[in-house]
Amino acid sequence: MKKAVHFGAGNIGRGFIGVLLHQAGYEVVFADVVDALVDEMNAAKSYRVHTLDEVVQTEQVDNIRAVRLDSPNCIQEMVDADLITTAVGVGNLPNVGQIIAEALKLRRDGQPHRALNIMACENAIRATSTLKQEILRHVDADLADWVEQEVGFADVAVDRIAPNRAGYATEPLDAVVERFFEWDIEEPALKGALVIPGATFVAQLDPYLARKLYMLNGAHATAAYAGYQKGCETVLAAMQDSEIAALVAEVQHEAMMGLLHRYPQFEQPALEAYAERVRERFLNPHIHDDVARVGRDPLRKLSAQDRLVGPLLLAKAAGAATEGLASAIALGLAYDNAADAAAVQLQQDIAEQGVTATITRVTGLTGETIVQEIAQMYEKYASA
Ligand SMILES: NC(=O)c1ccc[n+]([C@@H]2O[C@H](COP(=O)([O-])OP(=O)(O)OC[C@H]3O[C@@H](n4cnc5c(N)ncnc54)[C@H](O)[C@@H]3O)[C@@H](O)[C@H]2O)c1
Ligand SMILES: O=P(O)(O)OC[C@@H](O)[C@@H](O)[C@H](O)[C@H](O)CO
Repeated sequence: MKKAVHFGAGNIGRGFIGVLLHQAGYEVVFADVVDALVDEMNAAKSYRVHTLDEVVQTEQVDNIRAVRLDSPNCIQEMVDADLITTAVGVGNLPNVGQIIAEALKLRRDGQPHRALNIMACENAIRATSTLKQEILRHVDADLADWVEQEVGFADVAVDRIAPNRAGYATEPLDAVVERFFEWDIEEPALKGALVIPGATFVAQLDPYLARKLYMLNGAHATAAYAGYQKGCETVLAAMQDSEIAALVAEVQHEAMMGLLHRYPQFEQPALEAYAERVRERFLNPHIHDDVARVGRDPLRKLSAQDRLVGPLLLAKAAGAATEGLASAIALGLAYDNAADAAAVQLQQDIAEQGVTATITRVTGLTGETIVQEIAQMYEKYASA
């Protein structure tokens, strides 16, 4: 039986990556930093995934175990693994990279030619490449050469809404997801054969990743930040507000214009259908997805390559309108949720440094006109 070690036993780790790898015939070992979660998984040896729809379907994922990230067992489990995946949040990849580097040292000495692939399933541009750089920081030149030859680092785009489980779950390990999923894997980067039924193997990932991050996650963040401003608790409630729904569609349209210019292989009708399908998913009445989850970590979401500034730059390069994306960025700046550490930091930065300096530093945007436009919109939202 093939073995996968998956870092991050959270919503998407259990609700998507874990279940697809289980269906693909892998023995799945989870690595996490939360002791109680690891203990619970080792006691239960299985968990359930509920697909939320008209009729709730429940799938059992069994033959699992778990290790703590910082335990020797974690390193040992990777020595004979066939696949390593992560869903820990992109900011946690340095930590994971250091541990994987330790395992690769043992693997080179023990199983030097056993095929291994690594995929970081995070919402970010080329997170696997980021993880690879983090791993390489901890290896010498000889090991780096071996890593280049023997380890596949495939960038991916992963898409499945996995909300928080409160209100749905009866067992501590239950995960909840929507029915839809898409897992795009950049095939040329793989070493050896990788078979994951349901995954899509693509020659060039960038268009798929940009489409997902900009037309789904950018729109999702817009709904969350606009919804927060209007006191909506969930994405569904936000999308039921006609002003917010129109802004979400405008953001998707601007992102689409940028994508059509940057990736000429896309066709407008197909992207419009993609956008509409995404909005339908946000309106799924069976899913309660908190705006606080979707808006979490605004410093990351407002950063230069991420879901709002990335498409704004593409749309600008295409000569397309950007008012919707500028509004979404301003709404993100106004996201003052005291329960979100990054939002608290952002508000402190704005208070101490002013909004213009904060926009430039956080988003990397330098054009005076766009920065002023966002600053003015921010003032309007912040004083509302
Ligand atoms: N939830 C979704 O709908 C969804 C969909 C697609 C992609 N993603 C992406 O997947 C990643 C995880 O998101 P999530 O919603 O599952 O978050 P989550 O908070 O539910 O789960 C993250 C898990 O990672 C663990 N973790 C944190 N640091 C770790 C480390 N260094 N090593 C091992 N485990 C660690 C946490 O304890 C937690 O169990 C994020 O990058 C997110 O953008 C989420
Ligand atoms: O996970 P984040 O914080 O990058 O983004 C929040 C949501 O947009 C995200 O988790 C989506 O639910 C997911 O990307 C859908 O595939």
